[in-house]
Amino acid sequence: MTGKKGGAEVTLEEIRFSYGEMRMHFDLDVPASQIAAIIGPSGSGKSTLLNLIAGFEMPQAGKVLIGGVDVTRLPPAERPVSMVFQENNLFAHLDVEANIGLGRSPKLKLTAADRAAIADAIARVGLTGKEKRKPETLSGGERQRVAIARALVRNRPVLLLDEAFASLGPALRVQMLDLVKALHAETAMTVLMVTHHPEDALHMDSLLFFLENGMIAASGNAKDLLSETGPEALKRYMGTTA
Ligand SMILES: Nc1ncnc2c1ncn2[C@@H]1O[C@H](COP(=O)(O)OP(=O)(O)OP(=O)(O)O)[C@@H](O)[C@H]1O
Repeated sequence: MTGKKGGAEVTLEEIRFSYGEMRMHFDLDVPASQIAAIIGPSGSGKSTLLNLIAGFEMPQAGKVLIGGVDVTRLPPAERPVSMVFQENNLFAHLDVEANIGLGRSPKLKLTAADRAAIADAIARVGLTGKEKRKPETLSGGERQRVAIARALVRNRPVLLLDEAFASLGPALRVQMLDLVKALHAETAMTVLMVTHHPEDALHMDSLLFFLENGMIAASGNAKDLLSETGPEALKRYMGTTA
C-alpha cells in the first residue's frame, strides 16, 4: 500500500452507447496518473461515461482501454478500477473495518497483510479509532472517507468518483478533495471525478472534460477552459454569457 504505484491511462475509443433516444458518443484519453474532472449539465452522460469505464454498462460499439489493455468485455470486478458513488457505498450491518475489508476480500477472508493494509487506509483517511463504528453512527463525510479507504485497499490504478462529495457541505467537500489530492500525490493513481462544481476542477488543478448531449464538447486543462478565453459552450454552462 505504500509508495508510488502509478496510475493507468484511460482511453475511450469511438464509444457508442444509447439509452432509448439518448445517444452518446465518447472519445477520451486521460493519461496515466492525471486527475480529470467531468462536468456538464444534468443528463449529459457523466455517470454513463464512468459506468462505461467501470464496466457497469457495455458499449454498443468502440473500445475501453485501461493501461493500454482492452477491457471492453470484462466485468466490473476484473477491471483495474475502483468507484465511489454519492451514496449507498456502505453496508449498514458492517462496521468501518469490515466495510473497508470488502475492498480486499468480498467474503472478508482477510490475511495479516490485508489487515495491515486496512489499518493503513483507515489512518490515511483519518478514521483511526472509528474502526468498530457502524455507518449510521458516522457523519456523511466520514462515510465517504470509508468508501475512499475501501477504494484504496483495492489498490487499483484508476479511481472513479461519481459525485462522491455532492451531498456534503462546501467546506467538507473541499476537505475531501484535499484528501483525494493527497492520496493522489502518494499513489499516483489516475482519478476521474464527476462533479457539478467546475471550481472543483480548479481546486484539483486537473484536466477537464465538458459533456453536452452525450458528447465531449470541450477538453483540456481546467485553468484554460474555465478562463475568459474558454469555449462558449462552457461559458454558457457556467452562466457567464447571456
Ligand atoms: N438506466 C437508464 N435507463 C434509461 N435511461 C437512462 C438510464 N440512466 C441514464 N439514462 C439517461 O441517459 C442520459 C444520461 O444520464 P447520466 O446519468 O449519464 O447523466 P449525468 O450527466 O450523469 O446526469 P446528472 O448530472 O443528472 O447525474 C439521461 O438522459 C438519462 O435520462
